[in-house]
Amino acid sequence: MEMGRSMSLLQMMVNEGLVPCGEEEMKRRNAIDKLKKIVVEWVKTVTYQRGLPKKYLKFASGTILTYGSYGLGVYNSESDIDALCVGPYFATIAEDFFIVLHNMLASRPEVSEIHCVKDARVPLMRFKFDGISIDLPYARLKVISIPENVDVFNPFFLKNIDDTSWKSLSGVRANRSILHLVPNIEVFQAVLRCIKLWAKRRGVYTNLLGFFGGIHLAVLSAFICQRHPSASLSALILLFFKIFALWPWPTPVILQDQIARPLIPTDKVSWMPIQLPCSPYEFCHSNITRSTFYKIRNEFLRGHMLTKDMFSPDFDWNILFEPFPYARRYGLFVKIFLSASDKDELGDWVGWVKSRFRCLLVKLEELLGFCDPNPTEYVDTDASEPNVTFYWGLPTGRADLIKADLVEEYFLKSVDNGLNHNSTTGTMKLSIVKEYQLPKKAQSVCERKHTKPSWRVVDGNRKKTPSQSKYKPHCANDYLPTSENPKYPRAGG
Ligand SMILES: Nc1ncnc2c1ncn2[C@@H]1O[C@H](COP(=O)(O)OP(=O)(O)OP(=O)(O)O)[C@@H](O)[C@H]1O
Ligand SMILES: [Mg+2]
Ligand SMILES: [Mg+2]
Repeated sequence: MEMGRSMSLLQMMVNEGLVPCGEEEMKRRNAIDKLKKIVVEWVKTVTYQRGLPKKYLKFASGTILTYGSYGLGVYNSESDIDALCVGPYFATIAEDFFIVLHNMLASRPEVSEIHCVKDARVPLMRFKFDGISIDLPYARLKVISIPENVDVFNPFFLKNIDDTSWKSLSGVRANRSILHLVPNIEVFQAVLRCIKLWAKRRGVYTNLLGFFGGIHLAVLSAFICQRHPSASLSALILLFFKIFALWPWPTPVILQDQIARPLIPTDKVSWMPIQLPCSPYEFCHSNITRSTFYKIRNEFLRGHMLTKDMFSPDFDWNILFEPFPYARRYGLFVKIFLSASDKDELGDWVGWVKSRFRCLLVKLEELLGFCDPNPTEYVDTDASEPNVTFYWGLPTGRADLIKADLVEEYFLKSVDNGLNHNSTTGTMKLSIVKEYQLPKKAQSVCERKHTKPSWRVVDGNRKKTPSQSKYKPHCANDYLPTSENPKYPRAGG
């Protein structure tokens, strides 16, 4: 039975196109090989331009290290490739990386839509290579020659490196540590693939919107795999929901390592602290807010309710992965309409506004008590200009508390703040809409009626009780939906 459940889940991942085919894999490998060659050529160019001794020309080199979902082996055709460019001490980020390498890449026929993201926590170049999205940060080591597969744990290479390089390297180090710590890489990859699909379908994936990013789910999945080294895939999914639905947040999730690790004190305590498994053992950066914490908790509980009776005959994986029914769940939405004169400008504009989204989310939360920022990007087909439109769920019956134009004015100020004078911008319009005004695509998603026993927990008196009452998170009582507290939307299914 357990085996059968795991097999049907694996088959489902294949049917969903989540397991890349050989051709897809080849395409990515080719892109990385070509990028490596460009980086080596770039280091030689910089060596020459800087007038360094002739012998340097022979030895100086750089490389590309992959990490993120590609490095973890859980990418699909839509994922980006996170590729760290590693260069020698004399190749600077400001000039050599963001100008010289940028121009070399921009002149290649394979490269399109290249942008520099300089003010991010980890500065990077973002572009498409043969149609594949690439995130390319930069780390500079205090050496001349970088081995192709440089060991990012070797103290020799890490000596005296600058802060940005350290941060960029920590992504690679974190991912490699995860792969090192899990007892079985293939099982871990299967778990993470399933959990990512679940998180995307239920609207709890996208770090910028206050939900999980890939790294958070990777550590949570690794945590379950580490604790249950011989469990099957289906059992691990069951345990994932059970453990995290009942987790006493904000107790941090920490992967087991042989040596006891110090906790890095943070001034800002996160709602769901998840520790990175490599020195300096910081917490993954998180944008989780009160509302998104509440939503994630409910989705963990839903997952737990659905999977705990996994071995009953009428269990169906499809229900776990059903898209979150926004139109049914909320009566009111804030519509965020972003437009620009062409597609390229729109990409830049949307990227910038998204990086400021947390501020809007917190404002709406302050005004209405709750907001569910649906990460899906829609297109408003009634508008003539290229656009990206978001619809965030709001508590019903509270429209009187919000003046869209005032919120728009407030948010525009924050969007303008820090915007480069010569950056291209677009327009933003905020309005409040009802569920029947959502695009058809968003309306058509409806949840099936769940009449299965898995939707209920049976209490000690064998009386059926609503799932929520038993698993009410003790650290979050004040904002769980109850009949006395109607400002929060329905929980569960
Ligand atoms: N919030 C964060 N805190 C710490 N490290 C992060 C964070 N976000 C990203 N990283 C690092 O960058 C890597 C790539 O991030 P990215 O957002 O592309 O996620 P991903 O796991 O590749 O998922 P996806 O398939 O959605 O791209 C992560 O694996 C991690 O090492
Ligand atoms: Mg990625
Ligand atoms: Mg990325």
